[in-house]
Amino acid sequence: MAKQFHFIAIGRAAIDLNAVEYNRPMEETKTFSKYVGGSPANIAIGASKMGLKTGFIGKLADDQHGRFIQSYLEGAGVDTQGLVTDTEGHKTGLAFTEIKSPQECSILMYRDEVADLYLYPSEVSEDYLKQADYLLISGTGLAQSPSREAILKSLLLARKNGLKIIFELDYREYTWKSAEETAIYYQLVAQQSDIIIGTRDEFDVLENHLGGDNEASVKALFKHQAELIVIKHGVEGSYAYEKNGKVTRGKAYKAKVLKTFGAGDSYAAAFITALVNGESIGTALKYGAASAAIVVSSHSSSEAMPTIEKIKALIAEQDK
Ligand SMILES: Nc1ncnc2c1ncn2[C@@H]1O[C@H](COP(=O)(O)OP(=O)(O)O)[C@@H](O)[C@H]1O
Ligand SMILES: O=C(O)C[C@@H](O)[C@H](O)C(=O)COP(=O)(O)O
Repeated sequence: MAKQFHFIAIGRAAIDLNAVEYNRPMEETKTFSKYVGGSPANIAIGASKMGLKTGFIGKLADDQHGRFIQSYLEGAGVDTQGLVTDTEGHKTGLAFTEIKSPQECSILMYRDEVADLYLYPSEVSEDYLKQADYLLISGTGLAQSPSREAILKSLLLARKNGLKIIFELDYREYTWKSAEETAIYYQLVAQQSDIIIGTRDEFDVLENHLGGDNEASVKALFKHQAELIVIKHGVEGSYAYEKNGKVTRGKAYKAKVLKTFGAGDSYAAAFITALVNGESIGTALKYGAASAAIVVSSHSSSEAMPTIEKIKALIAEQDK
C-alpha cells in the first residue's frame, strides 16, 4: 500500500532575513525580507511544490516566528503533525543573508539556544515515521543534544520500519565545536544512509581531511549502506556515484545569479523529486541543477522553489 508521505524531513525550520538592498555589505543594508529557511524545511517546501507529499519533524519556538513558520509550511503543503512547540523559552533561529555580489554571499546566523536544537527523542513518533518512504536527515541537527539523539532515534526507527534514509550533509560550521566531533557524527549517520548528498567540502568534513578525492570517498562509503552518493562541485556541476560502479556527471545550468545560497537546498528538493518519480539518475541531476539555477537567480531559498514545469522548461531551453 502506498505510504502517505514520500519523505519526512527532520531538523530545523527557521527564518531567513535576506538583504533587500543588495550588492553591498550588510552594514549598508537597512531592509530585509522574511522567508522561511533552514535547509531541511527548504527542501521539504521545494519538494512539496514539485509535487511530492512531504512531512516535517522539528521544534518551533512559541513565538511569532514559530507561528509564521508553521503556517508557511502548511500553506506550502508540508504536513506539520510532526512539529512540536518549545515550552522552555528557546528562540527561532535567524539567518541574515548578505549579498555583496552574486559571487560574494555570506550568512550571519543567530542560533544560540535555538528551539530546533531542543527537539527531544521523546518527541519523535514512530507512528508518524512509518507513514513515509524516506527519511531526510540534515547534518546540522546532529550538532547538539538533544536534537542529536532525536535524529539518531529517527534514524533507528526509520531503519526498523523499512524507510530509506537520505542524508543531506548540510554542514554549518558555527553549530559545531570541533572537526573531530563533526566527522564522528557525520560518519555514523552516513554509514546508515541509503542516499548521501553533499558538496566536496562537506565530504571533506565527513572525512576530517582536506582535499579529499571523490573516488576514495565513495569507495569508503559504499562498504556500508549507501546505494547512491551525490557530490556537488558548485558551478562545475555534480557527480552521482552508484554502488554498481556507475558514475553520472551533471552540469550546472546558466543562471542570472543574484546570490549563491539556496543552491544546495533547491538542488536536493528537485533531485529527490526526480528520483521518487522514477526518473533516471541523469535526469535527476538535471532537475537538481535546473532547480538550483532558478533559485540562485531569485531572492529567497524557500519561496523561490520552482515547480516541475519550470524546471522542465529551463532544461528544454538550455539543452536544445
Ligand atoms: N552560480 C551558479 N550558477 C548556476 N548553478 C549553480 C551555481 N552555483 C551552484 N549551482 C548549482 O547548484 C548545485 C549545488 O551547488 P553547490 O554550490 O555545490 O551546493 P551548496 O549550495 O550546497 O554549497 C550545483 O551542482 C549547480 O548545479
Ligand atoms: O539553512 C539555513 O539555516 C539557511 C538557509 O535557509 C539559507 O537559505 C541557505 O543558506 C540555503 O543555502 P544552501 O544550503 O546553499 O541551499
